[in-house]
Amino acid sequence: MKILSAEQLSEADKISIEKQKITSVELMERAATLVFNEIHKRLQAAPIPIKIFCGIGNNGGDGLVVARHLIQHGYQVTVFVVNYSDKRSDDFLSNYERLKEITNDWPHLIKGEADFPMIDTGDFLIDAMFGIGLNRPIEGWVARLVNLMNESRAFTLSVDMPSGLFSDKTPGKDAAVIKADYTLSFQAPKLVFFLPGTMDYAGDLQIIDIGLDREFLAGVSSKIFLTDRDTVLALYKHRKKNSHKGDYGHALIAGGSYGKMGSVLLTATAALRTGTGLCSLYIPKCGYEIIQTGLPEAMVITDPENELLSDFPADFEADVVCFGMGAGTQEKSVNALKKLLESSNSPLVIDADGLNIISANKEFLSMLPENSVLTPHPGELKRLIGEWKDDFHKLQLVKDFSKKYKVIIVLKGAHTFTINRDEIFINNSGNPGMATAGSGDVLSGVITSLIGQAYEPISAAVLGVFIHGLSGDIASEDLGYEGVIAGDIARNMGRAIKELFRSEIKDPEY
Ligand SMILES: NC(=O)C1=CN([C@@H]2O[C@H](COP(=O)(O)OP(=O)(O)OC[C@H]3O[C@@H](n4cnc5c(N)ncnc54)[C@H](O)[C@@H]3O)[C@@H](O)[C@H]2O)[C@@H](O)CC1
Ligand SMILES: Nc1ncnc2c1ncn2[C@@H]1O[C@H](COP(=O)(O)OP(=O)(O)O)[C@@H](O)[C@H]1O
Ligand SMILES: [K+]
Repeated sequence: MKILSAEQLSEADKISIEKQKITSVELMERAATLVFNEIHKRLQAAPIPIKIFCGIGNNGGDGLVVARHLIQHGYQVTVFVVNYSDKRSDDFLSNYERLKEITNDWPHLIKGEADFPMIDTGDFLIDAMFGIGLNRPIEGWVARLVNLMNESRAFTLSVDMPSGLFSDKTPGKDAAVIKADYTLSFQAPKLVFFLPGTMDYAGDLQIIDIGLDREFLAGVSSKIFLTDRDTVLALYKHRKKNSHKGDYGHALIAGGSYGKMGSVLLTATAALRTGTGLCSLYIPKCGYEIIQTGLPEAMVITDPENELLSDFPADFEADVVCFGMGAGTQEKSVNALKKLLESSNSPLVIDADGLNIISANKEFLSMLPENSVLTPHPGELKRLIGEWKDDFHKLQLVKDFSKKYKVIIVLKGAHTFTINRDEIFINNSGNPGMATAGSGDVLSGVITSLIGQAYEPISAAVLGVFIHGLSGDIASEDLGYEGVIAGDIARNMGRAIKELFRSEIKDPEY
């Protein structure tokens, strides 16, 4: 699914109005009625005091339409017009008139602090002050109203965008932004809903299809995508009946050190559970029995050293090599990675200490084969590319890095971002149960396995991140968030792939 900018969404509105031969006020009625339907479905006519805060633009217009429907369905509604300017939009005005026709309780005008209502924790707040039209930070008494709403701790539902949140930039440090519990957003998800610095403002997210022109949406260009089930199904390669283990790749996983052999064990388990034909590990001697006992399906080659890696087997032919988990960053391990980069022609996946070694030895970057996959968490990324000012700056730095070194970056997080040159693929599967030691090692194994099975590295990264999250979702359904450990994510990989084909399963929630 494409992620669109505010400009593209406004353009989609305009084109839809023309092509569908409707007025903008009819489109507003359609969109806001869908918002009302969702609210009505959840509240089931409950006698909860509803306070709707409407701006004076089209987001406010949406709020007035929602208010009208709620009143007509017998809800206890108070409407406030947050009168931050006198330039009311036409569609706001026409809905203002329609609202006045159906109720004697006319909207309350807020022109300053003296007009602020009391807000109780038990109120249901609807935030329809600003949508994608926000073009500067909220200031003055409107900012104080936003803070009052946030401090009330009342359940808050935002229409289209939490007010104060820009669709394409990070709010300033003390910016006034509604902290919504739920956001019903129109037509396409906005990038800020997935970035670590802004995702919390939206709360639970639901995208409502308001029927904008399909042709425009299909044709509009975007370099940012939300990975959905259709995307990954299109990437998936079916196994042939007439095949053998040699058709599914030989993955070599190099890493581990004394006290950290579990990391490679997890990576290899995940690689095998994701279908690699053969899996070998290159580890220090002390791990030999651990791996042969813990994972009999894997083959083991040992380094001359007992407790850490110091070398790499130059003549080993693998379809893919994964380097780094548990490896440490000592001089000898640096040497091991150097040897790998000098001697191997295999596609590479670099994780954990592999990344830390590269950060400390930047000359290694130019030795990476084209389309190597690097899987940093934010700490590892910082060591690799330096500090960033905010999430947008970070994305720009990662795109520049990806272009300069011709590599694919899988930036792990609650929403993992896979960045390939200018393109960004945002993942939406997974859950907080995956914030547990070793779940990143599992992800490296999944991506490695897929590359070995002849997936293009970018497809392996996007598909791998998605099914890794899905496996975490399956594990947490059974065990609860706290109960999930990385091994569960590795063990459920096969179930996750099967799950892709269950047509009754919807896309995971945002
Ligand atoms: N036909 C359409 O265009 C549709 C628009 N819809 C709604 O319209 C919204 C966009 O509406 P608008 O473009 O009117 O914009 P908004 O309603 O988001 O904002 C209103 C106006 O406030 C002004 N403004 C921006 N930042 C401000 C600030 N910090 N302080 C004071 N004033 C500020 C701007 O001039 C802006 O146009 C969408 O988010 C969505 O809710 C929906 O009804 C769907 C259809
Ligand atoms: N809150 C979360 N929601 C979804 N996925 C998460 C969450 N927290 C962590 N993850 C996933 O778990 C993995 C953690 O990787 P990483 O930080 O490298 O852990 P480790 O180093 O312990 O293996 C990543 O794939 C990340 O996307
Ligand atoms: K809003």
